[in-house]
Amino acid sequence: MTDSNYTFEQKYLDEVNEKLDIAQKKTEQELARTSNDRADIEKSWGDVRIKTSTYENILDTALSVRQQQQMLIERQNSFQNATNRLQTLKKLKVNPYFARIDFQEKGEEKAETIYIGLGSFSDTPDHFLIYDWRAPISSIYYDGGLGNVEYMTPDGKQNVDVKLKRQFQIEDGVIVTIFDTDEAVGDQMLLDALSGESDTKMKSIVTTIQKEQNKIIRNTSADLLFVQGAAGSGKTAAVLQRVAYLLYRYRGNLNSGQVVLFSPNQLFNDYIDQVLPELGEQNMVQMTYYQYAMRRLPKIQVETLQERFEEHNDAANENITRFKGSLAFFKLVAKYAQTLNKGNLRFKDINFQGKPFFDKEHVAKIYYGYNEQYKLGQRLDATKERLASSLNGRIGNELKEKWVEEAIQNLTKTEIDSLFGDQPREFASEEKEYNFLARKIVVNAFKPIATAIHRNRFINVNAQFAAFLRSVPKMTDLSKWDISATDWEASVERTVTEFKTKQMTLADVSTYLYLYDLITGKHGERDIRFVFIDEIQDYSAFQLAFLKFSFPKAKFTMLGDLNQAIFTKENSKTLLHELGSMFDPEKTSVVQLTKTYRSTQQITDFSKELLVNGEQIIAFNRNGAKPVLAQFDTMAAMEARLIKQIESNNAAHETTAIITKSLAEGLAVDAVLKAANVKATLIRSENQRLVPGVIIVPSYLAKGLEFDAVVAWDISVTNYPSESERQLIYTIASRAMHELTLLACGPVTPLLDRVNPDLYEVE
Ligand SMILES: Nc1ncnc2c1ncn2[C@@H]1O[C@H](COP(=O)(O)OP(=O)(O)OP(=O)(O)O)[C@@H](O)[C@H]1O
Repeated sequence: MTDSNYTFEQKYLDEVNEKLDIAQKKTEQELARTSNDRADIEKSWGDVRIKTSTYENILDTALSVRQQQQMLIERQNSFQNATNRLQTLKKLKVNPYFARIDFQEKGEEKAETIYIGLGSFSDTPDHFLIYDWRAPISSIYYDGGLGNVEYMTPDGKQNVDVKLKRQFQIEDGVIVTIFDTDEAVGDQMLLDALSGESDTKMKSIVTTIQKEQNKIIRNTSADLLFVQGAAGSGKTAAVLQRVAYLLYRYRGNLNSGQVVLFSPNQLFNDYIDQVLPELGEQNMVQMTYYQYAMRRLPKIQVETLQERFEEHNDAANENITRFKGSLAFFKLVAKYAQTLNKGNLRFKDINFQGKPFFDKEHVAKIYYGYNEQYKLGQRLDATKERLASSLNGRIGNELKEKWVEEAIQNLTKTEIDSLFGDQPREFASEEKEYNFLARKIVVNAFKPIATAIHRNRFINVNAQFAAFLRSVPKMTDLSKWDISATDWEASVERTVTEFKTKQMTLADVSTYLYLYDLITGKHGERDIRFVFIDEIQDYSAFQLAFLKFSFPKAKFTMLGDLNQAIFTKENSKTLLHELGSMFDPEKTSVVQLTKTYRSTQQITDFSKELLVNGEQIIAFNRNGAKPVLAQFDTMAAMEARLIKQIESNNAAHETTAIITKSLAEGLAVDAVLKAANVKATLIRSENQRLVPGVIIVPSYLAKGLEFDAVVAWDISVTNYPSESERQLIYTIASRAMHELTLLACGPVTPLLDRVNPDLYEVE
């Protein structure tokens, strides 16, 4: 790079920085002014006199309140805008831009120059000194090299001739490096980004987004965007950029509360929660499927990740789980719900003072009294309305009951005062006064009944759920799923028994909620516009269909790696097929990411050979040491080797994760390290926080995370005996960025047999 280029770019940078300073000062002044104005308006509320003596007065007061409110809202908006602007300016001051593009549009005489950064900045309305990375034109930075490049604008495709692509690294207002490239995003820049040490928090990839990733980020047409990508191919990174992109693209019409991300575990939420703020956006709603289910059924203990991972199913149960997770089963629930329009809905009495107030036969009569055209939801609403008005009607009858009389006699003075409230206490007769108090008491006492009606408590959902499960053999041919009638019956009884102690498997929870929603005619959360599901290979088709049903207005982005299916294992292959039938093929886009960025070439080459179909995974060319396999005869020797490894990683300032298969093993390693005075944190559950330093984590919680160095704990044949653990061991190995150590006590797992011995060192 010539010196004159540096001088030119530094001069431009100085100018931009100067203008950023001016804009920042101006915005700060504006902010001070609007907050003063706001304080003034708030103070002037005192001047709004509430006058209620005449109708005109009331109107006057209302108008002046309205005006005052309007002014406050306007001030609030300009305050918010100024605050946002200031935030962007401050961000830009630290790092104004990372790229420059020179391009010529067709028919234009001169080439244009634009600079791309985290946000846009203009000194006059049409003069942009920096373009937001999400602006349509910025796409050419990510999509191609020099020459003819196509990009999408809201009005359709555009072509430009790109003359120059320049990347910058800027520190403290000084241009540190300039790098001209003819590729999409230069490998050198990517290499720099990837060589750093990892953090407990994921960072944004805005400066080095790859072309394939850009497709994911900017897709707005698909109802289902499905991303299949190898471990470390940047699915999660790209999708977070996508959220930021969507919030920008639909600004004014979309807020972060309308975007939901389903993540594999709570730790992962912790890991990614800085990316959007770094990009100047607020975090979307993040939850796990488990939390989503729990939120709706707070009294039920839903099986945890650990229980799910450690349960050992026999073949019969495997088949039942497979069936319950299928789309066929999802459709069966809907079919069953349809039949409830004709009869068989289970009701419960609504009790009052220990006796049925509305008995179930009465409720059933109302419910099935409506004609056949009624849908389940309408039937329920009409029933509720009838019950509520019948409840109202019964207030009068109740006034003379003995319990009411007694209640009135036992009222204290304060209770009486509170019942009267602001009501003038002049009654024409004692009876009228009695009636007034009695009515209040009865209405209060009836409140639980009103709530029970409102909350559909007259429907016995639990019994209905059991009835559905029992009727399954009559509705479908279970032998197609290799399930015998007796096995099914036994599983239903198990579910019912567990349910009595308020426990449920995740599969059953989904069925239960879906059935409930169908009966109540719930139409899902229509406010949610985008739903992201990460690690979809661990979902069943049922769960995905249920999420689609629950967010009927949302566009879906699903990310997954079928090679990391550690819960659904082989079933994940059928998942794709089932997914295909859920969305309109015309509105489905599939993006495949094969290049993997997380690990060094050596680690990727090793990990991919663990897989049976790992060939299509391409390592990014970044070098490091080969993975090391060390095998020991005793636990003590393996433990000593672990401690040595941790010490050397700590000395090199690398974050280390010891990934054990189960929690029990994690506890054992934790005890060993404690005894040896080695600092480490054991992650026991998905609800724990991620912390810096050495961590010990069971395999099923390591999903989606990454570490400088990984120690795969005890990959012996005893621990990983069978093919079904292949994807698990791949998931563990692919968490490592720079260094991978595999330890085993006793013979090593045969899962390593297919790996070329040249790809790792044996100690
Ligand atoms: N374009 C990019 N520029 C810089 N870093 C990138 C890029 N793409 C991915 N990375 C980095 O690669 C690592 C892996 O990315 P990410 O976690 O998104 O992968 P993933 O596909 O979700 O992996 P997994 O399936 O294992 O969870 C992260 O550190 C991420 O920051």
